[in-house]
Amino acid sequence: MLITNADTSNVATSQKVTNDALVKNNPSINNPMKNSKNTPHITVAENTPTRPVTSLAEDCGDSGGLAHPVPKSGPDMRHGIALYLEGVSVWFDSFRALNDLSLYIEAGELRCIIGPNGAGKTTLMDVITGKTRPTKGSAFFGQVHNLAKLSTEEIAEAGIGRKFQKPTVFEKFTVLDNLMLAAPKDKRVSKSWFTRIDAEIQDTLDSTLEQIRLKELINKPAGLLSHGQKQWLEIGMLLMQRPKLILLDEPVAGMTDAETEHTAELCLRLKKNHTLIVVEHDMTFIDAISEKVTVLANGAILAEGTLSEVQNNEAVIETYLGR
Ligand SMILES: Nc1ncnc2c1ncn2[C@@H]1O[C@H](COP(=O)(O)OP(=O)(O)OP(=O)(O)O)[C@@H](O)[C@H]1O
Repeated sequence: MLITNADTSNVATSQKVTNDALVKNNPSINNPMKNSKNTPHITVAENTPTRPVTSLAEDCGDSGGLAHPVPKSGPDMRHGIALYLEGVSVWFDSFRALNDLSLYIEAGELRCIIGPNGAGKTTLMDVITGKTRPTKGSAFFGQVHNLAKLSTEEIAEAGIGRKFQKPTVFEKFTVLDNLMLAAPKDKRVSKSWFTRIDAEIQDTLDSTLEQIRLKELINKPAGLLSHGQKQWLEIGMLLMQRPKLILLDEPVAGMTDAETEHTAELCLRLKKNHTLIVVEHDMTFIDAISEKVTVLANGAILAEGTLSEVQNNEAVIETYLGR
């Protein structure tokens, strides 16, 4: 699809006036990386099942408030693992929201995380995105991105995108405006004398619209979209940042059955090019998308396996599903 000059001029105008305020108010829009330098590659054993080996002090160490170097290249997933969490605990005073949790997500995997209220699912997502620091343990994205030491902006820049449960699209702006505002700032429009979209962004825009199936609605204000369409638009806004790992927090909450079905199809499409972690309570949806399911309870992993395996697990039945 080609977006013409006329189509995009309103994007450039609206950006001029609102970019700074919008970006400030929306963490999902563009996260410029600071202090970017190459980090030395950490060598690991050939058949490593897990992450690079670092000292515990380094794993849990506070960055002292300073930004740590973020490798300019994307995450190194040559060992096939996108995310390594080892022995992660998060304590709020004496309460353990996560308790010695180890989780490995393979590159290209779609992992579903389920569990009762208060199990620690949100805290887990917060650790992965840097919102909450592990009290103990280590968290790596690929081989070199130490999530315990990077800021939320650096983690987003490294390729982890998160969609929160509540859609936060800009209602007065069109679908196209919302997507363009989510594109990396330096690539939104070219610096040439006439307004046109950077070729790379055009490609990303085309593939995003293809994925989220909102091509016909690009000029519609986001406020007029259905709840489901807003959620898909927000997923599209994530895609504009070309994340490698996408976290979806209860993506089908409040959706109709048809929207839930569409979202399942969207997740399966996304899986072709991304690693996904989906937290959801809706078992019909989980059944439609899941390969491996992790059940959390009391901040720890209660069971892992296919949906039917975990559904037949005694401890899961006792703690979560009920008899
Ligand atoms: N900042 C905090 N301070 C104190 N306790 C917290 C804090 N954040 C979370 N908790 C507690 O940690 C536990 C895990 O919370 P979390 O939100 O991660 O669970 P959850 O599995 O996402 O639950 P839900 O399905 O209801 O969203 C809860 O008991 C919660 O009250």
